[in-house]
Amino acid sequence: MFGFLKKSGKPEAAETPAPAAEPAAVPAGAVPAPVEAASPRASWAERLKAGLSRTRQQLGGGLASLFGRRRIDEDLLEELETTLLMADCGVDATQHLLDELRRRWKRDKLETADQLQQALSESLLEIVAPLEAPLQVEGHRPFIIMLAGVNGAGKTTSIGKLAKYFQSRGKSVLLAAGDTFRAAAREQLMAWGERNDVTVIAQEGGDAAAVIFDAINAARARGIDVVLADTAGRLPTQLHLMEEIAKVRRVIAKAEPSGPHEVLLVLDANIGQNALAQVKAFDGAIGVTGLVLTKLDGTAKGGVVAAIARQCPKPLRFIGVGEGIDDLQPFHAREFVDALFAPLPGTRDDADA
Ligand SMILES: Nc1nc2c(ncn2[C@@H]2O[C@H](COP(=O)(O)OP(=O)(O)OP(=O)(O)O)[C@@H](O)[C@H]2O)c(=O)[nH]1
Repeated sequence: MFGFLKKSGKPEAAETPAPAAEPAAVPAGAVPAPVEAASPRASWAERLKAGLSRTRQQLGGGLASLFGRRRIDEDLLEELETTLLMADCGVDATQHLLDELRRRWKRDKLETADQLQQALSESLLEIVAPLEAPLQVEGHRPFIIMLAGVNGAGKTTSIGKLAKYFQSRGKSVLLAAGDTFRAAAREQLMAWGERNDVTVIAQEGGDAAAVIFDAINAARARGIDVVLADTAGRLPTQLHLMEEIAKVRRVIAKAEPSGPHEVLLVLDANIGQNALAQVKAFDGAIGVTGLVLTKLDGTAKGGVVAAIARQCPKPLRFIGVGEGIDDLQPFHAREFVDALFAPLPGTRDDADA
């Protein structure tokens, strides 16, 4: 079913164009590491491993060259520090990991590089484990999920993937095309809704808050389980747009006093450490309750998950490792760390595996 509500009249709060997010800095002349391809039919574990290949090359490749020396000493730990920082683990998490490794090196009398790598993966798991808290949509009907983030972070495509994810778990879904600034985002959602038999509430132009308000009422009338509300991209520095999204949140609470039940901030993993500032800014404006980290497949900065865990911990609800409909899945700390330390193709360990 497909709903397209046309409204006329002046929008309550006009949205102004938000400039595109700054592209991720790539050093001039840098050749990105090749990305391993996983077949579309591969299991999630395989796709996760392939998707994390750039971070694995950054981390695992760095570790392999360090650990080739086979002796643990202070020089090696210092080089390890550089490797972790290059994978965007951030200063805080890197320091924490090194302190942990030094402690275990002495306490457990670690000798071989393999033992050190094992200790590193265990310490990393301890850091990121608290982020694992899969989103439960029971308890409210409709369960209202609002998505926010900077331009191009992957909000609209994530909504399509999430709709499919919830549908496959037996939930009915309704989409609110609250990105009223980018017409293509609305059309993208409408086309997706039509193909997948999901109702989309949209307006031509107009006000995001009004679209989402209508969508919540429509969902209630139709007994829908989950509402996914898109919003236009904005930078935290665009204060008027941050105020506008805070208003969207207040209007949702007017339509449904217990809502929104989840406020998801969508982050593009390519931004690395900038993710921390985005979490803090959006949290201040709209009270972020969960994160979606997209595009882990295109970046060597997957260590940012550790930085988030140490410096602005919020439940990491979903991670994205590709453009395919099934490439967005709940974050599980153990499988993430295992994928990160999986042997690189062509290495001795890979041949052994
Ligand atoms: N490789 C890869 N691409 C992704 C992933 N998630 C989203 N994308 C792509 O990122 C681009 C931007 O996604 P959108 O969903 O349009 O982003 P948005 O946040 O809605 O953008 P605005 O409406 O401009 O704010 C699209 O080309 C998506 O296919 C991912 O996990 N991996």
